[in-house]
Amino acid sequence: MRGPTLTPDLCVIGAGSGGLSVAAGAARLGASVVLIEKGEMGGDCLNAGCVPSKSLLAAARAAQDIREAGRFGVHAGEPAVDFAAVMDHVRGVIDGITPMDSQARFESLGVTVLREEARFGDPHTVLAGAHRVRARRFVVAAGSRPHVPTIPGLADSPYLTNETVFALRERPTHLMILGGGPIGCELGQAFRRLGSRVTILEVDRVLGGDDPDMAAVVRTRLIAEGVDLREGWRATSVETRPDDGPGRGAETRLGLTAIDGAGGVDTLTGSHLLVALGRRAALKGLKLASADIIATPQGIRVDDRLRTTNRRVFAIGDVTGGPMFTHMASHGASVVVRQALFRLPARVDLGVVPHVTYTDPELAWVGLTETQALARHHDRSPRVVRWTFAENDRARCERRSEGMVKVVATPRGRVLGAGVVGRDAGELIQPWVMAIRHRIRLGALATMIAPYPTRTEASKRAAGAFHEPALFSERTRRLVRLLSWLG
Ligand SMILES: Cc1cc2nc3c(=O)[nH]c(=O)nc-3n(C[C@H](O)[C@H](O)[C@H](O)COP(=O)(O)OP(=O)(O)OC[C@H]3O[C@@H](n4cnc5c(N)ncnc54)[C@H](O)[C@@H]3O)c2cc1C
Ligand SMILES: NC(=O)c1ccc[n+]([C@@H]2O[C@H](COP(=O)([O-])OP(=O)(O)OC[C@H]3O[C@@H](n4cnc5c(N)ncnc54)[C@H](O)[C@@H]3O)[C@@H](O)[C@H]2O)c1
Repeated sequence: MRGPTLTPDLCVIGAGSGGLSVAAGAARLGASVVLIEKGEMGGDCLNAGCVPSKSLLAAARAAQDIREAGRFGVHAGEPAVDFAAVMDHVRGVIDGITPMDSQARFESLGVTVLREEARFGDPHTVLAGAHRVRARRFVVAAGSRPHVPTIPGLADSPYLTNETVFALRERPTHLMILGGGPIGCELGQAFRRLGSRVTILEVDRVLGGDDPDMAAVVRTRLIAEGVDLREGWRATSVETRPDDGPGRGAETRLGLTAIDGAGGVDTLTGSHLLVALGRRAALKGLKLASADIIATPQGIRVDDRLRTTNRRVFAIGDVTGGPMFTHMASHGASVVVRQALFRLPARVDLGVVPHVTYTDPELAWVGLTETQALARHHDRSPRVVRWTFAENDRARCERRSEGMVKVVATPRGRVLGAGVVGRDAGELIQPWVMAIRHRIRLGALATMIAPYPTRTEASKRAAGAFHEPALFSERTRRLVRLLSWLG
């Protein structure tokens, strides 16, 4: 039996990073909101993404700091890792954040929360269980799911994805990871530091979406820590031998083919297999076509105002197939709230969306890469400057001086893109986001006072390096001599 028809200002599908931000923002601004969630409140970021992965990485870093303490003259030896306790820590962090994203909190903000699967009935209506929702505006924030390609034998094997890996209670002896993107590298390093043997299989090169100079720093570190990187290999078959007796745990065997064209083949056997081969928009079951919303397998088609092909419906976050980050979903939420509630023509600005891979060292980038800048601004010959942490006193004090700041700018010093690879790069990228967003030139960044000794000084020095050739040129030296001669 159908329940009453709800007629809110806004109906939001999905209570993850994007949907929760829209619902909270709109409700606090006085709009009536219906929020529909079929799974856990908080979505991927809280339950199977950012929060558990960064919690696991924090535990892994603690283990590695103990392992490496000898360089300070502090000897602790190999740390004893209680894997189940590590996973309790991960669960505890999720549980600590859960109340912020809970149904109770959203109801206390005045939001009507329906714990149902939503689907479109027609261009004006969403159906959820017994409910029919006819809202003034709809926002689809249904997120994404792990992409699991068709590899012979994979479907019949007990593979892990981000949705299951954080439920492990026993440490994998040998974790094989398909994919060397952010998920593969972050989790690969975490498990390695916690004591697993780890092999990452990558068809291309690890962190291939990132600037090669920056990715190379992370790559070197992963190898130094004992992660086995197999770049240029593709898994072509999967076989599993079940756990068949004491001391003989389950085993997964991968058939591998080299992609260099030489036809090389190999096999790899491990205790666990993690699939980290990208993500796909979660479109299944939404019945978008019945609301005239066009989507491709990559995601719901939206314009730069996040409007779908149905003028009543916006889409934000991973479901659009755009950059898949929590801060992007939240940014999308603010763009939608401004339009839906204030009727302001807000737009997304992809040029100022930073991304960070939380390996150690971290890799952060914002704006155009060197290659993109050369392609787009070839007429203005972009310039590149770097400053390495080897020349940074704080990094030397901490004996972690790998990495650099890299900046791509116009010849007049306008920042087109910038990146940091090194400890805490995710914190250090923010001035560069501001520089691009507010068109702060390198000259201004070079004159900021940076506290000593901090890693931030590397950003100031990179900005300063841009003007150095002109500053220390023969022309300037002649000017100084002239002024000194004039008295
Ligand atoms: C391992 C991992 C680590 C990550 N780390 C980071 C990080 O460090 N930093 C970062 O910025 N990003 C990170 N991400 C990406 C980040 O998690 C996502 O970009 C973000 O969660 C997207 O938010 P969203 O609102 O679009 O989708 P989600 O958070 O996935 O929320 C979508 C919600 O919609 C619900 N839903 C779907 N269909 C329906 C339906 N028909 N009816 C009702 N409900 C529905 C789902 O159940 C889900 O709860 C990580 C991702 C992974 C997998
Ligand atoms: N720190 C963060 O912000 C963070 C962390 C994790 C995930 N995420 C988000 O989640 C998304 C998905 O991450 P991901 O790492 O799963 O995907 P990804 O698409 O970024 O990387 C997948 C990798 O798998 C490789 N690959 C593809 N097919 C292959 C095959 N058959 N064999 C071997 N390698 C193959 C690709 O070359 C690529 O390097 C990210 O793009 C990002 O948006 C963000």
